[in-house]
Amino acid sequence: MSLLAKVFSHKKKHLVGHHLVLNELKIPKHLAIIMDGNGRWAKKRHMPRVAGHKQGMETVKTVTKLASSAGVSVLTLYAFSTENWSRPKDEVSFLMKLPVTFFDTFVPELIEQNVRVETIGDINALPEATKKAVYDAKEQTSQNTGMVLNFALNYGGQKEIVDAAAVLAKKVQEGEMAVEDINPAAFAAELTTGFLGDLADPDLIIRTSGEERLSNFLPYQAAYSEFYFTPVLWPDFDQEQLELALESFTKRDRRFGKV
Ligand SMILES: Cc1cc(N2CCCCCC2)n2ncc(-c3ccc(F)cc3)c2n1
Repeated sequence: MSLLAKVFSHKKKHLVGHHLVLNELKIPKHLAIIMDGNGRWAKKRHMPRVAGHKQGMETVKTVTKLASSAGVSVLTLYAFSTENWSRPKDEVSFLMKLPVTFFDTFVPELIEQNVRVETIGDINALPEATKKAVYDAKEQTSQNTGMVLNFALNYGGQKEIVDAAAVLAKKVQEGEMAVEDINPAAFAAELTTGFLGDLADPDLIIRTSGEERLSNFLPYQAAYSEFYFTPVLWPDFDQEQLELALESFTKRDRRFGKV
């Protein structure tokens, strides 16, 4: 039986610091994933790139259920970056339909899993149908109290930081706050992850497909995150791969800058 299956089979739980430990597997409170490798997955199979994106969406469903069952509090998925608009028009058009397809087929399971949908990024700039699907899903799951499934959609980390700085500057300019009041908590509250409070910073960031860079994903929040890079392509990421990532996370000795 796989380790993660063992984790699920008999959940002996205890806490180490603020982390849940399930049968010796440390579970990150906030897990973030850069879901890379969808185009390559399709190319290896002589299929169009969009076939990789479609299969990647199925992996989103699988990993959402696994993370929720394992006790993850927040799962943030990098679905579409501000840089993705420069992809071919037909690919962008297909990608913008995926949130609609996702919710058409998965909202009942999200509700069954008590999962709440949230988003970070400029949703208002998305096509109307995409925007409506996202707002409807957020509304339909807003009362759920389990894992937060947080999609980074039309998200860019550097823009997020600049926008937060601008908000604070305006508050000082209008006398709403003093410069001396600008501290990490006040800054973090202006980021798009502010609604997550103490859970805003990912404990573990997974990136698939072998690339080892952050790509403008949560640059402020990732200051003390653990990273797990795997050559596995996102559509092939499954329970066993998640288990390997969590095993690696369990062995990390996090310092948060201290000795
Ligand atoms: C743009 C895009 C691409 C997208 N891919 C599938 C996963 C791999 C990454 C690229 C393609 N997925 N997968 C799920 C969503 C989604 C987004 C927001 C939402 F509220 C519900 C679902 C999604 N969105």
